[in-house]
Amino acid sequence: MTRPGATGPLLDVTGLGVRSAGGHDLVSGLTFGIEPGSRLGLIGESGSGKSLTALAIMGLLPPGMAASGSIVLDVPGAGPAQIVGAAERRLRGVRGRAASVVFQEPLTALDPLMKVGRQLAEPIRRRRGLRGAALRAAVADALAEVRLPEPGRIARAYPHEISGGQRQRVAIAMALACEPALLIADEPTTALDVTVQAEVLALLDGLVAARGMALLFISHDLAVVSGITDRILVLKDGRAVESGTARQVVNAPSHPYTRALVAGARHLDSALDWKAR
Ligand SMILES: Nc1ncnc2c1ncn2[C@@H]1O[C@H](COP(=O)(O)OP(=O)(O)OP(=O)(O)O)[C@@H](O)[C@H]1O
Repeated sequence: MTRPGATGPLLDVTGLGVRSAGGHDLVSGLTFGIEPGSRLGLIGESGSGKSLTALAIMGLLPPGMAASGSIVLDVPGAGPAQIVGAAERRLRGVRGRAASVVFQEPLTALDPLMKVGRQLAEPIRRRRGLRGAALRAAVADALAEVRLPEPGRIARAYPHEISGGQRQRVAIAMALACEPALLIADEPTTALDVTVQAEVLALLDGLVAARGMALLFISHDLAVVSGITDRILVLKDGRAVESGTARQVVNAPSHPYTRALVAGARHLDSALDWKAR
C-alpha cells in the first residue's frame, strides 16, 4: 500500500487506534499523511470508523473512548502538536487554527439559541481581534464568502429560521473563520437535498482551493470523494484496506471491498445516464 502524503505532512497519523469504553477496537493501525494544500478522501461504509478518525484528529473522541498511536498536526509557524494524549488546554490552542471540522449535521456546530451573526463573530473576534463595526463587516464578508444571499438577514436569524443548506453554509463559514490549515469535512452534504448537495460541494471545493487549505473529506459516496479529492483511503471495519490516487482507486481497485464500491458507483452512474436519456 502506498503511504499517502509521505513528505512534510501537515497531518501525520501513524498507527492510530481507537478503542471503545467496552474494550472494542473501532479503528486499528491507521496510517496516513496530508501535506499542506493537498486533499485526501476517507471512504467506507457506515460504521467503518470514518467519523471516529475525524474526531480523534480533533481530540474530540466521546468520553470513555481512547486513542493510541500518533496524530501530529504540524502547522508552519506553530510547531508540531501531538494530539493523542494531549491535555484539553493544549487541544484548544490547536483546534480551529490547525484544523476545524464541518459535520454532516450543521446544528452540531451551531448554537440553536444564538443568532447566526453572533456565533460567527466569536471565532472571527478571537482569530483577528476585531471589534464593533469592523467585526460586523467581517461577519457580513464571511457570510457573503459562503454565497449566502442577504447576509444581513441571515446574520440576524436563529439557526432554525434558515434552510438546511443555508445552515451548512454558515457551519462552513464558522469552520473557515479560524483560518485553519486543514479542513475536515465529515459527510458535509449527506443531510442535504441533491441539488443543494452539488452547490455546497462546489462551494467547498472553491473555498479550499482559494485559501490553499488542506482537506480531509469523509464520505460513503465514492463518486463524491473521487470528484473532490486527489487521493483516497478506503476504510473497512476500522482498518485501511486500500489507498492511492483517486484515479487509481476508481480505475484499478485492488481490494475486493473497493471493487464492490466502484461497481456500486458505476451502477449509480449508468442509472443516472439512463435516466437522463
Ligand atoms: N459513542 C460511541 N460509543 C460506542 N461505539 C461507537 C460510538 N461512536 C461510534 N461507535 C462505533 O464505532 C464504529 C465506527 O463508527 P464511526 O461513527 O466512526 O463510523 P462511520 O464510518 O463514520 O459511519 P457513518 O458513515 O455511519 O457515520 C461503529 O461500529 C460505531 O458503532
